[in-house]
Amino acid sequence: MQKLFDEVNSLDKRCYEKFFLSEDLLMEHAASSMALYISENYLHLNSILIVCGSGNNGADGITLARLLHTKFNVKLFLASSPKSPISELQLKRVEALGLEIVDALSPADIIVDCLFGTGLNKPLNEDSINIINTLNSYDSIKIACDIPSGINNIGQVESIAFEADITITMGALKTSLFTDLAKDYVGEIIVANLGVQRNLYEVESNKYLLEASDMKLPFRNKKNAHKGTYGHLNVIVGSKRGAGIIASKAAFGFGTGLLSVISKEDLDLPYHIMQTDTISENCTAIAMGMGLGKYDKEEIRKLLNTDIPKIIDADLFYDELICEFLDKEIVLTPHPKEFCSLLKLCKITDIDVIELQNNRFKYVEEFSKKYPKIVLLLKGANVIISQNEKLYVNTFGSAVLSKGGSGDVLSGLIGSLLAQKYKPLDAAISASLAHTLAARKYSKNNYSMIPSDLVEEIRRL
Ligand SMILES: NC(=O)C1=CN([C@@H]2O[C@H](COP(=O)(O)OP(=O)(O)OC[C@H]3O[C@@H](n4cnc5c(N)ncnc54)[C@H](OP(=O)(O)O)[C@@H]3O)[C@@H](O)[C@H]2O)[C@@H](O)CC1
Ligand SMILES: [K+]
Repeated sequence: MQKLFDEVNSLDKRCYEKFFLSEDLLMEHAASSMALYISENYLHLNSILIVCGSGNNGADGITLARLLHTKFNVKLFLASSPKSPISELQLKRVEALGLEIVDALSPADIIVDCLFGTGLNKPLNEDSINIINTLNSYDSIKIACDIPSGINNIGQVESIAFEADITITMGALKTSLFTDLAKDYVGEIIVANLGVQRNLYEVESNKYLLEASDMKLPFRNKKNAHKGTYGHLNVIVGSKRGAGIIASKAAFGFGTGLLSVISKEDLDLPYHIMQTDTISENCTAIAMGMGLGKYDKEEIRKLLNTDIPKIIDADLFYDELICEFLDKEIVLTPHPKEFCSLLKLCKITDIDVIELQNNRFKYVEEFSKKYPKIVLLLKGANVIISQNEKLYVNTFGSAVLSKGGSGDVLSGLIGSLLAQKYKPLDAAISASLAHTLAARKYSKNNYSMIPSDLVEEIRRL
């Protein structure tokens, strides 16, 4: 996993003080990293339009123009005159080289957006919106310097933002690049070296970006094993029974040795899935909440009171009963609307989904602070998983998964890993990665996946 930072100004300052690197040097490295990436990947192309704002993001762009003008036909556009001393200096340098500054936007093979970086501090004005709209309309390779202009420091997009194919971000990964709202704008994210190794530039963080290598699949290494070696998951199937059945099928395909469905109704299940009406004696994990519908509160309370590892989803996030169990190490997997309900029930805040989506990290942090033992998995375009005030972001999700049943598959996967003795946080992380990485492998049209396709892909990971 890689560290994420809510802000990097303090990291830049630390570089000046601790490593005696000046702002000028950091900027030279920032621009050199962009120049290297562009030269390595696009030397076959001809023209580059570099669009600069008045701050140091713009200064990065002016520096880039100096580094690339002998290799490409560089068109440097200044949306406003430089304001900071370093951007004035960078402009002097390119003027001394005789580089042409264009006074209108026009298409180019590559566009580099250096309008605003981490200094965006107010809503975009009409001029900026027009510039970004024009750039977005060009059929070019689009590269954002540090952060696509229009995304603010907490990852919100108030009006529009530059639609980057690639974001080359300076020094370290910023949390703002990984919100759900930023997902359509950031493209591929690359970290530029600022003249010190990344691990020296970075400090401690409580936020992490998950990588595919963080996924630990439940491979079976033992030779002397039997079905009991791999646990027994109990899935509580409620009145909307499809949810529990989808979860059960996913769980069995993800390695639990035994699986029993607890249901009052007689269900038509595959023969390898057992059905009972009470918790199995050797049960090693419980998955509940999906499609619960109407239920007997006392029965659910009894289940919640057991010490068996649990994953809880869906309907239980609307019942205050859940608040009695938030001091336990259980996995909760709400989608945004369910999380709003949970936040209200546990008296953290009363907000709507729009407010939550605008501030996902903030509310997950607040919840985790109040309930450090809970493993929370907040669904979304970028899933956030938290425990004990540490946050992990999974950005592998795609619109392929935007379907009824996807969440039930995830519940089954987490339940399956819990049954196989994964720690709750590890189960949530590996199951979430398996869920999203499998969906990426699905090769038919991206609107067509059904839960059984997803389970098939997961079995092939
Ligand atoms: N520090 C370092 O060592 C390194 C820094 N680096 C680079 O610096 C970048 C940060 O630079 P920054 O702080 O100058 O901010 P930046 O994003 O250029 O914007 C500020 C300017 O925009 C203006 N402005 C803001 N919002 C506006 C709006 N809505 N509409 C209109 N104007 C608006 C604002 O105006 P003002 O607030 O003064 O009115 C100000 O003039 C960072 O992202 C990275 O690329 C790298 O080189 C690595 C080394
Ligand atoms: K930018």
